[in-house]
Amino acid sequence: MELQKMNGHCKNEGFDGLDALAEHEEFLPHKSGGKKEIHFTDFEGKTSFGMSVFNLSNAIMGSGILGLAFAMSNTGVILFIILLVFIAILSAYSIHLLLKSAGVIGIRAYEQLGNRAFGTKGKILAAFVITVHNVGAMSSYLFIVKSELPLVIQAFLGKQENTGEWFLDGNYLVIIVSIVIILPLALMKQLGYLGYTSGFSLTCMVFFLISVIYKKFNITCPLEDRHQNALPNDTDVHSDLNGTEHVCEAKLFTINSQTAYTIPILAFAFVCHPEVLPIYTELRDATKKRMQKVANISILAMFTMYLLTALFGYLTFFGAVEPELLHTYSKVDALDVLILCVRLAVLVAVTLTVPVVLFPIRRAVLQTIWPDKPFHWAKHIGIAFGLIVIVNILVIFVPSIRDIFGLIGATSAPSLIFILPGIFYLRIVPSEQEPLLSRPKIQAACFAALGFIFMVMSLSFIIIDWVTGQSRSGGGH
Ligand SMILES: NC(=O)C[C@H](N)C(=O)O
Repeated sequence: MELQKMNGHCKNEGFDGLDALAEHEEFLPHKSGGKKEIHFTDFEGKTSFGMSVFNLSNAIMGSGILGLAFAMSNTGVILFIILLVFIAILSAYSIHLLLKSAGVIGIRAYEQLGNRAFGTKGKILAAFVITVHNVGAMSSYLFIVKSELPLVIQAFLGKQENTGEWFLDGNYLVIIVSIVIILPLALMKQLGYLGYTSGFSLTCMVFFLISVIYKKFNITCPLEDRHQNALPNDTDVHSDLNGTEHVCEAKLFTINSQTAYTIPILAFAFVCHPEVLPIYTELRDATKKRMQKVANISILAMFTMYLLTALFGYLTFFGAVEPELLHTYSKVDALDVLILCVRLAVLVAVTLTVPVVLFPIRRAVLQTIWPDKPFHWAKHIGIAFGLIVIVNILVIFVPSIRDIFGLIGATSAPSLIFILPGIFYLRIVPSEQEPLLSRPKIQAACFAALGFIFMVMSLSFIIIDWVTGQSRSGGGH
């Protein structure tokens, strides 16, 4: 999932130190003007091409996959595919901008690009956006705990329904999991082996995808208790009145009040950009071209997984699919063993990911507020504790994971994918190399502007949706 985790080993084995060096930027021989793309930095990467693809795929894959079927139900199959292709291509282009900017001076972290482009302000801006994004990602992971753990406990107790005891209440369970598992892990000085478990979450999501495909042929639509439990999306409410068969029809194009969440959900699902430069640094024989290939293959692979999950998830539940796909299966059979296994796997994966996502936030906070200060336990513990409390409060009060995907996907995700790479590129690539009116720079400027338009549009639509109050028909919990 959100894989700062991939570079766990970078972080653990002195990456912080290297980062501190990068602060001063002097550790790199400036290779400006050199035509040949030799080593990206003086740091010899050791990770193979295949492993880098795996790491970057892990960085892309996360809770976002659970929201895609919902997105498809609000756009229709064709429009969804068009948007998915569009965001995937733009995401790859954004990586091209990051790599090219980084190549100019050999930077190895997203924040450092900000520093290079706009000085301390740029660094703080990048750190801030990454912090907001990771807090959002942590919230989405804990939200999955809130919605799935009660179902797992319920299944172990053999209950078909939630009978309301405290141990079946997601809010209590989130707090317990945070105190018992996440906090101790977050207090470790280094992530250690946890940084290496990244492959586990990707495996879980492959397992999830296979189950989604299998279940499509196993579950008949309409669901029997659909009316009590899973409200269809609002357009379907109307067609539902004319007969249930409309609910079980795949729409090719559709637009409703929930369509506003589509681009944010897709943008969220493709964010991996803060991880690109560390992976680049670690890549063996690192050249920009080689790293772009790593990025393109990873994006293509995750694109395929996303498309299949969305398609089969949607074709299972049609209009009744919820913002968090896995949760929708509880409407069929709460005791289903396959789904129980998927739930457990996804739960373990997301729970272990939370501390991994927390580490970079803490690092960003520490570097921004107390740069150049040595390690201090009180700060280390205090920040972790504070972050976990904030995320818990968010998760308890947020009614649906859709709101997390929507807000984060409409603000920090377009900033990380479009706006920041675009403007960093404009500032970092010297005008002797590319004048401001050259095609690449104009493209980069349009790209940043596009991100800004996405952001304003998505935010406005989401706020309108909240204000008009129709949103709850989207299947919040
Ligand atoms: N890396 C992230 O920020 C989110 C990730 N793309 C996800 O789908 O969860």
